[in-house]
Amino acid sequence: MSGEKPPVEICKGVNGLDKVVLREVRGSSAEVYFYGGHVTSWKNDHGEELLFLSSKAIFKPPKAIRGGIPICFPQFGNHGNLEQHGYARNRFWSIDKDPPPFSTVSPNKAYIDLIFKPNEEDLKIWPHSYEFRLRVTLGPGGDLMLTSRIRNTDGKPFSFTFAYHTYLSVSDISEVRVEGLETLDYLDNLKDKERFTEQGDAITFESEVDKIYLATPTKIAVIDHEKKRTFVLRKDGLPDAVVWNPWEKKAKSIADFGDDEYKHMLCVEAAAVEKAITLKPGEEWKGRLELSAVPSSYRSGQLDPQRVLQG
Ligand SMILES: O=P(O)(O)OC[C@H]1O[C@@H](O)[C@H](O)[C@@H](O)[C@@H]1O
Repeated sequence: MSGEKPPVEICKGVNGLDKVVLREVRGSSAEVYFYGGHVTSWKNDHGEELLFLSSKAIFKPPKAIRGGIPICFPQFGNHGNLEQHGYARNRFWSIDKDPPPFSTVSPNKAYIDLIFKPNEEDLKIWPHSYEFRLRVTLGPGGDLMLTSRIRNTDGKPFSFTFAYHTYLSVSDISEVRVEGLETLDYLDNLKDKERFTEQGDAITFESEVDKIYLATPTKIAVIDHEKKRTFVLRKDGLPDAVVWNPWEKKAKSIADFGDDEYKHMLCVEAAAVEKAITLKPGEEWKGRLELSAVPSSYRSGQLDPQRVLQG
């Protein structure tokens, strides 16, 4: 059909940076920058943006793009001696032309395979050789899937921490709650990573939060009451979940983040932080994140996240 856009298209994005656009027949789409292997956009079939991207995002090395889904590797946060969140998010990735096969095939899905391998400069920062393969897939229903495969190509073992630093777009942070993390232990980044236990209630937001929930269920729901939308995160190989919102004061100190933008975002990050992942020579690790956005369901006038969590 004339005028029909291809399911996978490579084109220029902000500042002339190359990006990949994935499109699904019903109209949903996603965008991935080679810079950082970074998903910057995920839209549903109504064309509504589901990820937060700062209006002040700088699409220029060495700064990672503020918003979307930065990949934190080989270090999450400041849990080690490397730069904050590691360096994979501010390196250029390439197309992986011949990726090793996946156990599940992806027919009728728009996807792209990217690869990152450290160069000599990177090896001076972190002296370990590896191949990092990332597949980003847009499913027929508009679900977004990220699969990371990291293979140790070195002669010695290495350990790393990791996160898909997902910035979800929300209508108003004070109307949002997270289900699936209640009663869990967490490390509080705002209190020197001290360990606490979360209360039994769903998590709501009224001030800065920067917590690493430990050994979480594989399914977490983020309910946007005002938008009547629920994000469902499913994760595999990633035991922890980081929840971050900088709130008003911290927001003002972040140069590439608007003063009021904290109201419209929430980071819920599928992660492996508390226990580093160790790979022996030749071993491979796999970490998967699946995101879907569904209309929130009501029962007896109330949101019913259990149906989402158990479904
Ligand atoms: O500004 P950055 O490096 O992208 O990090 C943003 C935030 O990322 C979160 O994952 C961390 O838990 C926070 O501590 C950090 O402030």
